[in-house]
Amino acid sequence: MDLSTVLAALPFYQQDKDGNPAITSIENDHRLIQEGSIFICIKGFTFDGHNAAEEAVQRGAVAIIAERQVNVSVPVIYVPDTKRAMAHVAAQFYGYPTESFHLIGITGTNGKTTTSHLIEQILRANGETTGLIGTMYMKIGDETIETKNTTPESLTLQKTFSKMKRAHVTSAVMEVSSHALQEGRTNGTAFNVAVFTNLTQDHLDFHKTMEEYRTAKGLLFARLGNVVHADKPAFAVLNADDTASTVYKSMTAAHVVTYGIDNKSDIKAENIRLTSEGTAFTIHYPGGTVDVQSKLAGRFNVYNMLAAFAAGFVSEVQPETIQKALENVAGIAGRFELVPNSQNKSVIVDYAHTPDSLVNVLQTVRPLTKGRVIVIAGCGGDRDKTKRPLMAQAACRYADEAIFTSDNPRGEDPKAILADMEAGVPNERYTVIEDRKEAIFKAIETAQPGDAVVIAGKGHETYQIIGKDVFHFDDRETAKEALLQKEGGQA
Ligand SMILES: CC(=O)N[C@H]1[C@@H](OP(=O)(O)OP(=O)(O)OC[C@H]2O[C@@H](n3ccc(=O)[nH]c3=O)[C@H](O)[C@@H]2O)O[C@H](CO)[C@@H](O)[C@@H]1O[C@H](C)C(=O)N[C@@H](C)C(=O)N[C@H](CCC(=O)O)C(=O)O
Ligand SMILES: Nc1ncnc2c1ncn2[C@@H]1O[C@H](COP(=O)(O)OP(=O)(O)OP(=O)(O)O)[C@@H](O)[C@H]1O
Ligand SMILES: N[C@H](CCC[C@H](N)C(=O)O)C(=O)O
Ligand SMILES: [Mg+2]
Repeated sequence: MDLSTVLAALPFYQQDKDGNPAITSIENDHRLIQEGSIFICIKGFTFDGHNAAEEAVQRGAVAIIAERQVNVSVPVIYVPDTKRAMAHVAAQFYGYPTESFHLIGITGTNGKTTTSHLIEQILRANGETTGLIGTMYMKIGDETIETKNTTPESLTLQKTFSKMKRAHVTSAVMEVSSHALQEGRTNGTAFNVAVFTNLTQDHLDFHKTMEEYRTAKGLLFARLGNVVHADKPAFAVLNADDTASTVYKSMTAAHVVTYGIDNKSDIKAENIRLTSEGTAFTIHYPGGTVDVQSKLAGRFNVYNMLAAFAAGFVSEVQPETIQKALENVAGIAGRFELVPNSQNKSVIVDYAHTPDSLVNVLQTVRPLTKGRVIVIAGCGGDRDKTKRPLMAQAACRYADEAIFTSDNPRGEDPKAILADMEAGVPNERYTVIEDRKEAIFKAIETAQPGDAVVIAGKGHETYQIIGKDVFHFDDRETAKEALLQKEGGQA
């Protein structure tokens, strides 16, 4: 593809020098430039790509897209906003790949990763070749690709979609974070179905107010299905029990399908039974009912399964196929994941890192536990500080014993993060153990048979970020180690 064809995706741009070189790749990281690349200069939070333009040219860049003046020998294309331009240019370069397969996007504070995995299984049960993009990884069929963000920036997205297209993916599912929507990472991506899980507090460092946060998530619905073709409809799948859905309904032109437990909805769960084996419930959908017996614990997972059912249903998967797929899911890594042991202790690793998810997981554990519930909770550094006291309150209120520890302190002093947590519970009893490994060992050592230990916050993560250092750390491994020590070698 030549430069002018790539640039056809951008209106009114200015090119400072003539030239129409052949383009081999588009990059926004100058370290990845090869001969024939276009380099897009992005001013980020820590690095300004404009400062690397010259080096990019030395490495083989044949054109630069920039917001401000750069002095290089190759054509420079000036645009007002390079991040915005990147989404259009990437979609053009990769040939608008999302138009080639069915794409389901999921937004919401909690439950995106869980629901996306449920949907992946539903699509597979329907015989589809699947793609998945989210917090844990990107997947094309069975191949997994590492990822840094829940929703990568537009260039990585379009490149991945293009790989999916080449791998003959027929249906894909992805988590769409509020950061991504606000920054336009999914501009150039065509969704057929958009799913909303729920809206509770998180990310107020980035969005500032809950209203702004809600609006950012709403962009997924607002950008969906303005022209709804009868043969290729678009659907907004909304949670009837969450008030934000009313706003999203008003924002979208797509067909709306609701799911829920309490309020009137198109897809509704009834007769819910929560047991130590999982959940059992009946789903009523337009035209019938199915009974589901799932290994996933907790009422919140009934919501995730309803959302997944609805997404499958509007994607024309048979209800019985959806039911079987849901029943076959044994669990999602790091989400209510049990660490097996012979000490009759329920050791649960869970990714709850918001006040609402912590309440949910503890409320789920409580009735399933004969003895005491011990929780280990911490809060990430360089992230929403206002959720810290609320998470501490959830821990003290819904567990019998709370241990506050470090999550990923990142650039903050771990003690300052813990102090923010403590400020939320001036009159409660809790223990502070800054070192996460020590905290896990202490909880498991203290736990008696019949007790539950909930290790919250890091779920599937296999690292801990302290300062700029990334150490190997896995709550599940550490819990196993602690259990082994307690047993004198036998977990
Ligand atoms: C705060 C934030 O959103 N940061 C994102 C941002 O990083 P940044 O602005 O610091 O980037 P930067 O390092 O300054 O680099 C700027 C540009 O220079 C380029 N560069 C950089 C270095 C270099 O030597 N040469 C070079 O060319 C980079 O490729 C980039 O294009 O751009 C990066 C590349 O796209 C992202 O990976 C990074 O996400 C970081 C890891 C992050 O933690 N983001 C969080 C806040 C986030 O986005 N979370 C959401 C929601 C999570 C959820 O709720 O599930 C998510 O979708 O992940
Ligand atoms: N529907 C739900 N409602 C409330 N809490 C939930 C729900 N589903 C999961 N959770 C809780 O939230 C945690 C994170 O779940 P999950 O990873 O599926 O969410 P996510 O939206 O992908 O999170 P992230 O934004 O970090 O990617 C779980 O470990 C569980 O404690
Ligand atoms: N997607 C979430 C992950 C939080 C995980 C938690 N372990 C932390 O580091 O705060 C976020 O970016 O807020
Ligand atoms: Mg996720």
